[in-house]
Amino acid sequence: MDIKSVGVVGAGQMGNGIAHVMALAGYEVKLNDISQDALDAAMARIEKNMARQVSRDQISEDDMTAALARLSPTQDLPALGGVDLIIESATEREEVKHKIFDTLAPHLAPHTILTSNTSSISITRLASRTDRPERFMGFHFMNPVPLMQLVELIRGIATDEATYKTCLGIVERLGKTAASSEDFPAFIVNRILIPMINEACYTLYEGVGNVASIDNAMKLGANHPMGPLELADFIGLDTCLAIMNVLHDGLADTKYRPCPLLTKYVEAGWLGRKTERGFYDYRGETPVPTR
Ligand SMILES: CC(=O)CC(=O)SCCNC(=O)CCNC(=O)[C@H](O)C(C)(C)COP(=O)(O)OP(=O)(O)OC[C@H]1O[C@@H](n2cnc3c(N)ncnc32)[C@H](O)[C@@H]1OP(=O)(O)O
Ligand SMILES: NC(=O)C1=CN([C@@H]2O[C@H](COP(=O)(O)OP(=O)(O)OC[C@H]3O[C@@H](n4cnc5c(N)ncnc54)[C@H](OP(=O)(O)O)[C@@H]3O)[C@@H](O)[C@H]2O)C=CC1
Repeated sequence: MDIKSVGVVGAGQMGNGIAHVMALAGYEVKLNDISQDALDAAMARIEKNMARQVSRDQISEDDMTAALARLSPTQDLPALGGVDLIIESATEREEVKHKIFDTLAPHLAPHTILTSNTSSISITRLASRTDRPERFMGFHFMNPVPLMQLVELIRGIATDEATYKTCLGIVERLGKTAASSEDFPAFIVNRILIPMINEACYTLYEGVGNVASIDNAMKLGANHPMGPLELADFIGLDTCLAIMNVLHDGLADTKYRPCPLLTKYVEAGWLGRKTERGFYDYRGETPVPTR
């Protein structure tokens, strides 16, 4: 199927990145959020990130101007109904995602493909609540979207081949690489990555190392571009905890129990970079470890 228009639901750090790469690749993009502040912040962030790409000669001024003209922010979710493809990228809470698909349902064109950028939640379960499980997929980008090469494609039990091929074609047009994952909790990347981050939280909780020593150890000792606690702050501690809970519930194995210290940070509202405090405090000029 030829996709020309895309609706992105949720204008947080992932939604703005997805809208950014889709608009640069030539798709007409409607970006939706419940909050006007989030939409304004997303548009400002997209402009800043594209300007950085222009300054590094990765795209031209004309590419940027054309891409920005293809982007329309809106608080009106039903206005996304007529697009060819929806990518839901709202908060990692299953009830939020169900509500979005329920609200969209009466407004969707018959041909519209539904996808979710969920990090962990069952695609089969999300799809089963819609009127089109055969045209529903997991379309999982990595953060930061404009820089990361991988997209995981996750087929639910009912997803048809045409839908998979259409999504694969989009990944190729974006110049990214697809990895196919079966639909089990947290798929491939997060099944491996988030338990490692959770283990770094236990390492901190048990006093084996402090924030700086744990991050430095993994950067210098394992050549990771970011330490696990810095990466947790970058992803969002609420999202990390939500993924651990999906793994714990979905695989029913105590090895996935979320670290109580991670839970405490989320309860404090210290969610990482997006709230300016997490394992580091970002309110000053340079990040300062909070432990
Ligand atoms: C949770 C999930 O479901 C799945 C996931 O995504 S897991 C997370 C996967 N991502 C990772 O593991 C990322 C690990 N980190 C890295 O690879 C690197 O540190 C990085 C690619 C993020 C940055 O590399 P770098 O060489 O420092 O990039 P650099 O060009 O100096 O840019 C640094 C900054 O720009 C951002 N950035 C740069 N270009 C960008 C662009 N075009 N668009 C968006 N952000 C951009 C970086 O994130 C960083 O942010 P701020 O300065 O605004 O705080
Ligand atoms: N962070 C990461 O590294 C990655 C995250 N993901 C997944 O992407 C999705 C989004 O994550 P991320 O961007 O980090 O989260 P953010 O918290 O940055 O953004 C989520 C956005 O969704 C908005 N939102 C909440 N409810 C609705 C709704 N009903 N309709 C429209 N918008 C809504 C939020 O608004 P408000 O703030 O007002 O609630 C917020 O602006 C999640 O499913 C996550 O698991 C996937 C890959 C990587």
